[in-house]
Amino acid sequence: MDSPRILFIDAYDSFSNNIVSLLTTVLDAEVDILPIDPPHLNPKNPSFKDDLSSELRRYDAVVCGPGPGSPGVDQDVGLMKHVWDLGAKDMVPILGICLGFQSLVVSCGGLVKKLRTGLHGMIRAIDHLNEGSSQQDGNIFYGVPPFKATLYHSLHADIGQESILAENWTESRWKSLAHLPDIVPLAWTYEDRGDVTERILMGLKHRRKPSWGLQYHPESICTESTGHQVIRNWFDAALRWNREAGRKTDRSPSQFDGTKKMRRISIWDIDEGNTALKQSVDNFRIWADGGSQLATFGLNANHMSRVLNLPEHIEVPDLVEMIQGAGREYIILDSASAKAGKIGDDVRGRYSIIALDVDGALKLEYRTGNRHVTARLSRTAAPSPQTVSETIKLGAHQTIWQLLSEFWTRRKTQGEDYAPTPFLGGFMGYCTYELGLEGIDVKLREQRRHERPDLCFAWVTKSLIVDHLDATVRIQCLSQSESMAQTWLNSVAEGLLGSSMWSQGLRREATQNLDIDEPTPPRTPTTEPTKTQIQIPDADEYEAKVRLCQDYIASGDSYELCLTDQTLITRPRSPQTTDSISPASSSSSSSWTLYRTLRATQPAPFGSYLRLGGATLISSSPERFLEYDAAGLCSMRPMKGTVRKSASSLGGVSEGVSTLAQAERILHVPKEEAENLMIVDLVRHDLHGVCGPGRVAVPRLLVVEEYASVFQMVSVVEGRLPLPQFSTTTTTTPAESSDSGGSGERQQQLTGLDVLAASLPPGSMTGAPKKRSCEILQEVEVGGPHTHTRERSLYSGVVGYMDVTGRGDWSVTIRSLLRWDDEEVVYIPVPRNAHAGCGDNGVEGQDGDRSKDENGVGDRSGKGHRQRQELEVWHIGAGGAVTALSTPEGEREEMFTKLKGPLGVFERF
Ligand SMILES: C=C(O[C@@H]1C=C(C(=O)O)C=C[C@H]1O)C(=O)O
Ligand SMILES: NC(=O)CC[C@H](N)C(=O)O
Repeated sequence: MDSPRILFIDAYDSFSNNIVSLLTTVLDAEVDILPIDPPHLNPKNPSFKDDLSSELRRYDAVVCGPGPGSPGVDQDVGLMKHVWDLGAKDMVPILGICLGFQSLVVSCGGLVKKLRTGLHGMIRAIDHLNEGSSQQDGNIFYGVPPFKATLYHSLHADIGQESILAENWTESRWKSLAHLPDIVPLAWTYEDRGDVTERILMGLKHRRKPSWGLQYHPESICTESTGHQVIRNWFDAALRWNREAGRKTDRSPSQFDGTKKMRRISIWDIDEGNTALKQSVDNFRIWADGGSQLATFGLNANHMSRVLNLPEHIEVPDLVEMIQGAGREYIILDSASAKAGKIGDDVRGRYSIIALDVDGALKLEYRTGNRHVTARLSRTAAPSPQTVSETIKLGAHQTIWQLLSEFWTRRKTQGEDYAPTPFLGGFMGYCTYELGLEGIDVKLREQRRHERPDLCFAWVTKSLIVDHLDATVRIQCLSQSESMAQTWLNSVAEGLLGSSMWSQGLRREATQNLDIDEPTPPRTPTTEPTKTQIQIPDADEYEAKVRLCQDYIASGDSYELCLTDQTLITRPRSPQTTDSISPASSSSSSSWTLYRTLRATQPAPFGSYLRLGGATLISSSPERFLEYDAAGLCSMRPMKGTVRKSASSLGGVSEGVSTLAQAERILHVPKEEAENLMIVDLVRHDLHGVCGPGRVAVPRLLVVEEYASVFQMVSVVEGRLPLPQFSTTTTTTPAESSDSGGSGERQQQLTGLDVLAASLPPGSMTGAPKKRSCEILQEVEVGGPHTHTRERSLYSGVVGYMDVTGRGDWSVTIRSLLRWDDEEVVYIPVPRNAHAGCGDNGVEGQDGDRSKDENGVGDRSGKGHRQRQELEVWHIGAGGAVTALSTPEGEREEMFTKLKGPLGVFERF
């Protein structure tokens, strides 16, 4: 017998896929997803009602899901509004969840009002009608033992419950109120607000129609599984109603293509079907088969390596200084915390990866909105360095991710077990927050005034892997020629072994004796233009933004908003940063020194130093975003809940804590747990979207971990990618064409790139639901007279790798410093007679305007005495999750806490 079919109507929520997974696994049903606003079902079309009815006829039942906004706003509920009132012959069993529930309440004539305070991520006991009324009455709570459920709402149903006297409540709570005879209450919860107890309707059935509703979220990881019985009862009741009403489902295919299976996020799923895919593949193939030096870069390579024991005193940056010399681009993924021994046995800190000869690596760059990808290769060899670039057009419906996947597929290795090394060679690079916004269809508010890439991946063929546990360094390369590889490995090994730093530990160490436990508060800006100027976020303005976020939350538009702001550091440009840096000869102001300082003051498992695609990023991120292995096991590690370590406080506002036990006491409170839980459920949704129903688990929930300067609450969510599936499309990807032998079947192998594409921007940096929250953040973060900058850029994006075997590891870019080469500021007016104080790069009396920054920092045309000065601008983003329970002061303080570490490095010079 065919599985029963359910249609899930999705209001762009970040928990939708979890509900689909629950329905699929608990009911053994096939679930299709339809967005609330499919173009083919527009309520304005004359045939809308018929079209909707014929679409719904194909299903045994319908579920209207949760979502941002309010049931009274047409755009927020879209189709949902119309399903409750179908005529007798079109009637279908429906379950409304949260926003869907509220929509049902409104359709019955009930009111939906704001709660005193939103209850997002709160876990509450459900008081439900589990006796006295049988299943035959449509009581879907019948026989369900007591259970607790997660709530995610700001609005709630007002059916007149507050008019019931306390002494009558026990008896009357299951009775319909006279003015709303169709609403039969089935479940409640109670919120103690001090002066009163709010009675919050949690479940209902319609007296006459096969409609039910749940205000709580049955799919949340923290809703007890006992509660799943309610879903089973609902479906039994739905099928019974179908039988009794003689309703038959129409099993013919939909006339529309708007309905999708859940596993819809694969980068290979293309709305327009095969023609578009063919078109896209051809575009890439034309380039890839063209045989250019760029298109053939790194093909047919084998892995070779040589391992050396690493002397105790050698650190990751030392290795770079020993062999890297002067390069222009660098990628170092530095588990600085491993060496610092700060965090104990932390496996995430086991390896560091140093890409070598990044200048000579092929780069793929993409900028959001563009329909092409740029491949770039620099040749540093004599007679003169040159950069060659080629443009690869994206096909009509192709994304950057498909192109990356095809590029990778042509270079992937087969089946060897390289377990001891996390990375053999492959993609390394970054994605910006704005790339993620494009992926979830959030428009940028402002026109961009720069040409920076949003994704820059280098195909790294030469690298060093430092194993901090075994104290070894592996020199490795991917090469077509064994003899050339051998020569190269030996020359690097000799270079290291022969270095005096290796044998004697001789090095200039500018940052060795830093006092790493005592960060100082941020400085107020100085007015002296020739010195480092620091513009920190305005505290009052930040608090006002927190309140604004809370207004959005109170009105149901978001459950949690990760508000951030940026600090700008403008300072004389370091001479090295213009064209090249030379770690060995770095001046005290170079980015290299900043990196060395940050890794010493704030060692983190996901530290990094990147100079790539015009960006310089120095990060001390503690947060893993996504890790995956070649067999398709994906693991995400959302982090929410931060408490400062050590007793020193920022401006005396609060004390930090020094032990894990103290941090646990502070973080295991409803507000912090709710923040984390919301992101856990969001990340489950993201992973479900690629891995499919029933393939996601949460092995670690709300665990407090210790880092160099903070304690963080962390959860781990794992998903397993499905095995390759055969589909009956007529096209093949280049790498698969040979396997499928023209049979017309295409093997869709999902990889970590599918997961990455489907889950950016990181949920811990957006809040939930992701799309609406990002739209709100676009409004809130740029508002205010003191706002310095518009884009989050690399901050809130990810940095990491995916190697030739298919393994990847990406961290969330936070606790970091970022500058762009093109954000230079020239000509700052200085007061007459002021001392330049900027070393050797002030040149008086020249004119011209090379100011290209987007922040207006350098656009000053003061008259009179002017000092030519080249400045560089560093950005530090910091923020935190705002919820209904946040306080503006608490959020401001949290933002400054996170800012403190990275900002501290500028205060040392
Ligand atoms: C926003 C930042 O951090 C994020 C927010 C956190 C929180 O709200 O507790 C914790 C880690 C990050 O996901 C930041 O570091 O700037
Ligand atoms: N999770 C939801 O569906 C929330 C519904 C609605 N936006 C509220 O906040 O009450």
